[in-house]
This record gives sequence, C-alpha cells and structure tokens, in this order.
Amino acid sequence: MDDSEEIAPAVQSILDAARERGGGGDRVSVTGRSLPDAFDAAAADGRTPVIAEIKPTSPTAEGERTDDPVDLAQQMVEGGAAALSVLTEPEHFGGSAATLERVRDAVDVPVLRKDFILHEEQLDVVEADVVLLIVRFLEAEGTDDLADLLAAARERGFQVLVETHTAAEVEKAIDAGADIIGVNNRDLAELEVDLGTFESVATDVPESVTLIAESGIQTEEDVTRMRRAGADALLIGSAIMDHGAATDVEANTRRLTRADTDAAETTTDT
Ligand SMILES: O=P(O)(O)OC[C@@H](O)[C@@H](O)c1c[nH]c2ccccc12
Repeated sequence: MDDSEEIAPAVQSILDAARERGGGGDRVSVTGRSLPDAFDAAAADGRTPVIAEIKPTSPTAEGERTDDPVDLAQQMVEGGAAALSVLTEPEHFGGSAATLERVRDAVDVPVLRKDFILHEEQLDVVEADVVLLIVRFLEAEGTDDLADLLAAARERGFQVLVETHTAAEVEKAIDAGADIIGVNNRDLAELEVDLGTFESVATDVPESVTLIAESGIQTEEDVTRMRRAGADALLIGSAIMDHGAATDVEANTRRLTRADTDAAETTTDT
C-alpha cells in the first residue's frame, strides 16, 4: 500500500480506538525471553519456527473463540510453537492485557503483545517479551515517531517486531533501526491476503534481520512457500485457531510446525 491509499473502515475504527486508549501507570521494565533464540531452538529441533497467535476474534473472522486462552497457549506450545502472540486490543479482537499476563505466566516461550501502539505510554500496560509496532500506523498525524518508539520500547527491555507491507516500509523500518521485521500479507485497504506480498518484499530485507511472514498462512504448502521466500519464522493465527472444522489447536500447530523444516536452508542466497 502506498501512503495515498485509503485504509479500510474497520482498520480506521481500530486506529481511532487506539488513539483514545491511554497507557498504564508505572513504567514497565521487562527481562525478555529472546525471540531469535527461540526460533533457533525450534529449527535445531527440526521444527519450522512458528509464532502461534491467540486471537479470539478479528474484523475478518467469523464468530469468536471463547476457550480459555491459557489452554490454547499450552496446546500451541505442545504442538511445537516457538513463540506465542496474544492480541491485547479489546474492542475489535477480544483481547486483554490480563490474558497476555496469564498466558505468559503459563508458558516459557517468548510472548508477543499484539496491539496498536501509537504512543510511548501505551508501552506501559503489561510485560511482554516482544511488542509490535506497525509502520503504516505510525505515519498518521499525532502518533509517535517509529524510531523514538522503538528506542522507548527497547529501554523497557522489549524486543520489537516492526510490521511492514511494502518495500518502502521495510526501508523505513531499517532506517529506524529495526532488527526483527514482519511482512504482513494482509493489506490494510481491502483486508485481503496475498502471499505474493511477502515474496516480493522479502528480497529487500538484509540477511542480518530476523524476518517474519505474517498472515494468511493456511496450509503446509503455504509454509513451504514462505520459507523458500526467506522467512525465518511465520506468524499464524486463523489456521491454528480455527482451521475449518478442525479445532484441535495442538494438531493444527503440529501440522504447520512440521511442514518443510529445511526449505530455508535449501534456498540459495544470491
Ligand atoms: O490469522 P492469520 O491470517 O494467520 O494472521 C495472523 C496475524 O498475522 C494477524 O492477526 C495480524 C498481522 N498483523 C496484525 C496487526 C494487528 C492485529 C493482527 C495482525
């Protein structure tokens, strides 16, 4: 998406709500579990590094999953997830900071806080190992600067996943000092998924960056495709939470973490 494109009404509503949300009270200080180390450990163990996402609902999902998030988290880890992502956005995704806290207490893998952070004080809500910053949303008027927020997050001990959707956004992320970059296959204008997005954008990301393919990964073939295109890890929500009628979260996670563990290694870098 280039800067002139509209964003979907659902996304605008998420952003408007995010602007209204304040921060926490005390400044958070966290000793995080390393995300790159967790990816390496999974790969060494023969598993595709996957961040499994607990997302009770979303603007593009049908219905809401009401299982205990701690149960879901444990099934995901049992199924081989290298890390977890927990939505904390309350109004559109059914998330909460309390859920993230419970999940992080119950597992020992790194946990990503998935939210729409626009201001520094919004970092001071809950301890997490990793926080998400979305390049596109930090370009809007009245939001903090990406590089400043990145620094503020690191000062608190967070690792930072910087989310992009275009080559221009990857460049901004790198200029701001990002070392973990996600490419979201879902565009924020139509909310449609195209795995070709990762394939075209990944070529611009330096080898030293930990690169994550986000959204729309459903099948083992999709896993292979993203790994071949250079993904160090994959962020998967829907296909684990509610893959058609298959609601066995542990089995869904296992199926995707066992898919094509050596595709990345067989890719020749040119
Ligand atoms: O459910 P999916 O298609 O596997 O997608 C997971 C994740 O990538 C998606 O939930 C996501 C990507 N970036 C976000 C930013 C905010 C909220 C959610 C997201």
